[in-house]
Amino acid sequence: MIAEIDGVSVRFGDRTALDDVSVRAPAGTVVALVGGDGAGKSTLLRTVVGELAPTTGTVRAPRKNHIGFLAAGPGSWAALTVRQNLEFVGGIYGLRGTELDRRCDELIGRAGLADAADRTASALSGGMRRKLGAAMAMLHRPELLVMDEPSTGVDPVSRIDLWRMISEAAAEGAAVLMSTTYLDEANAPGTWWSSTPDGF
Ligand SMILES: Nc1ncnc2c1ncn2[C@@H]1O[C@H](COP(=O)(O)OP(=O)(O)OP(=O)(O)O)[C@@H](O)[C@H]1O
Repeated sequence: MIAEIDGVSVRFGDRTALDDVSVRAPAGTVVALVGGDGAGKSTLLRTVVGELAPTTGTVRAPRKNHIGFLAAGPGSWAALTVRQNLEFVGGIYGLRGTELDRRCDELIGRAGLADAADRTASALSGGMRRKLGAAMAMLHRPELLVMDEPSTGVDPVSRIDLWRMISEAAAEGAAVLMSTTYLDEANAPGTWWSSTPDGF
């Protein structure tokens, strides 16, 4: 098991954002968390990556440099081009030279961003920018890929690119833990999902 969340509760003052949640993320699998606005999806994902500490319960996950995280929001640097954003992240994780070039080309292709590779992130549509953020999160082949609503604001054609990127990361062995508001994504073959009407 790549990540195990056991009986996790998170409270902000007297507000309970998560109440006794348990989720497991096995290697090679996409686990989709479904819930309405405010259900606690972002809180759970931020707890898994170590940005928030659980009030009670335990989180077991790989060390930080084996996690890829696409947070809510743009997820890339506006002033850098698509390729520069990917190269920068690759550099942080120690990828260099042809290995880095190949990996960038591969993800630019999977994201359908070949024609936009030299455009700055600020000049991309919201959906293209989300796909770039996804590519940046998976560039270093993390054991655990955590994505907060990767497909929100992404058009139907780009959603197919995005879904292919996520499936291929799982096929390469990653455990993917993502939130989504789209039930079709949560029901895609090979995806486990987890939700209750009141959140998790
Ligand atoms: N830092 C914080 N301080 C206080 N309350 C918070 C904080 N972060 C989240 N919450 C509250 O916790 C609950 C869960 O929020 P969270 O952002 O995890 O939901 P979500 O399922 O991701 O929803 P959305 O899709 O709207 O982002 C909400 O009621 C929210 O107001």
